[in-house]
Amino acid sequence: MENTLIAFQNVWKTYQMGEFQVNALKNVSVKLGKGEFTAIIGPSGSGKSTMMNLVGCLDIPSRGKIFLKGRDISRLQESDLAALRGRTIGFVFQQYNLIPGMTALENVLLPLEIQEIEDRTAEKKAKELLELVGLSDKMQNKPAQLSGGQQQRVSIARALACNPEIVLADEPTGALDSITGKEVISILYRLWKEKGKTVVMVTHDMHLAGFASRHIRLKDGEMISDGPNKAQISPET
Ligand SMILES: Nc1ncnc2c1ncn2[C@@H]1O[C@H](COP(=O)(O)OP(=O)(O)OP(=O)(O)O)[C@@H](O)[C@H]1O
Repeated sequence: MENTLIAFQNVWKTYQMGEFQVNALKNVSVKLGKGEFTAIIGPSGSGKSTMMNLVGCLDIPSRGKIFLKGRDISRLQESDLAALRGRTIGFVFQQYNLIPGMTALENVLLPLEIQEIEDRTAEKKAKELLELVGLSDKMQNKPAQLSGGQQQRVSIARALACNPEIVLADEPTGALDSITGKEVISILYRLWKEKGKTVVMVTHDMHLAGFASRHIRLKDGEMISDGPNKAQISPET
């Protein structure tokens, strides 16, 4: 696939638990391409978080290979991998992971400062992103002064700060009620539909998975199906 961003080649992940071995992923080969909105779905313990950590290159496989933009991640130095990951992938976690002592604006500025983007350019970009997620009036609020849905929107703005090609979301609405969750999934959907971002989302929630264009299904560490979501829904439906 020419547009491949991430490729798994016979990937296994095995955890050692005392004298037992747990095969959390078993021989998974898959390609994730530009412009797809993929949901990785499956019951608890099926290997979703394990796969998510590997897709995000936060972990390495026990066996097999992972390629990020054509580069075998096991052959990269940790610092080179961190730089490639930082440029390519934006992370959205269930628990937001915002810094409590910083305002919404400062939280979004942080990755831009790490990339040493000049102050005024960084501030303009961070403000644009907070506007994009509908929070222009909350930029000076700290996380504790924001609702859960608003905090998740700040974390999406932060994930977008370095203009990543891929947005990787782990149960992005898991800590939210259904109405606030819908606001968050609507933003991810628009990022895919209108901004052409590649979105990869891990969820056990089949309603949420309905917004994705592709479904990868895991069971007991095996990929049991992979294909287009023929019944894709949009936030307007
Ligand atoms: N660090 C670890 N050490 C040992 N076993 C682990 C570790 N992480 C995960 N596992 C095991 O690997 C399997 C897959 O776990 P994983 O967290 O990937 O599943 P999941 O589909 O994300 O589950 P959930 O929906 O409950 O988060 C499970 O049997 C789990 O107990």
